[in-house]
Amino acid sequence: MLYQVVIPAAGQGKRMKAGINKQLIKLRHQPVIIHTLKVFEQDDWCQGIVMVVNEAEREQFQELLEKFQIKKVLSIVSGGAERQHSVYNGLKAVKESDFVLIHDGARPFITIEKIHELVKEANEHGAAVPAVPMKDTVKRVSQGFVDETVERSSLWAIQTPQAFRVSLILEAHERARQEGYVGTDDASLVERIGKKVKVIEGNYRNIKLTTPDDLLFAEAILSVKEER
Ligand SMILES: Nc1ccn([C@@H]2O[C@H](COP(=O)(O)OP(=O)(O)OP(=O)(O)O)[C@@H](O)[C@H]2O)c(=O)n1
Ligand SMILES: C[C@](O)(CO)[C@H](O)COP(=O)(O)O
Repeated sequence: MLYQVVIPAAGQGKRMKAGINKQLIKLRHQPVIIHTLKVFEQDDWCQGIVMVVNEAEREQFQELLEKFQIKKVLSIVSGGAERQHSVYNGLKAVKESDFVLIHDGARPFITIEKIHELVKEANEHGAAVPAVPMKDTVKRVSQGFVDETVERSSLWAIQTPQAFRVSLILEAHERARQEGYVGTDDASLVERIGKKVKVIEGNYRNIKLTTPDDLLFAEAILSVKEER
């Protein structure tokens, strides 16, 4: 079952405070983005990759693709102000594919097995996302005081890659644009046009590198992988 993948990598990484795009930070001698791209490069179901980058960093990314012999990148498009705008630019470059995955460049530990599960679910339901049950108690807080404790049993932390039928996610993005809605993930755009999104069990190791502490966890995950 074939798919193309859009990889947004055009963020500023403000919470990471690294002084460089967090996708260019090295983990075991390879930039984060290369760890991410290699998974798709090695997946036979992946027909092609659309990368979304900042114009100012385009050359740097191109050099990395050559150096690490990433061959499946079909196009590199420019990012937008918000993640959603970057993804939309990427989606417009997806051609001749029924299914598309959208995956954060900053999530280097996705597995091919999980990807295949998601594509199969997208084939059946139109949209599918990986998620893990929330582990912490979650409270709604305002002005430094608790408003309420949210019932946790139905709360899941949503990850990427998110898999979609191309026509559905394009419709959802177009509608969000017309209506001025900006969400923090792509599935939320599908939800708001009244379509169902299938949730599959993700993996707690499929972290997004967001703050400096995440780099410690990332190194630990890589150590365990190397031991195997
Ligand atoms: N305008 C944007 C914002 C984000 N992203 C990408 O979307 C992914 C998930 O976003 P996030 O982790 O929030 O990244 P940043 O926006 O870079 O982080 P921050 O909010 O800390 O600045 C990242 O791979 C990031 O590069 C993007 O392509 N274009
Ligand atoms: C898409 C996402 O990775 C799902 O968890 C996430 O919402 C995007 O990043 P942010 O940290 O919420 O901006």
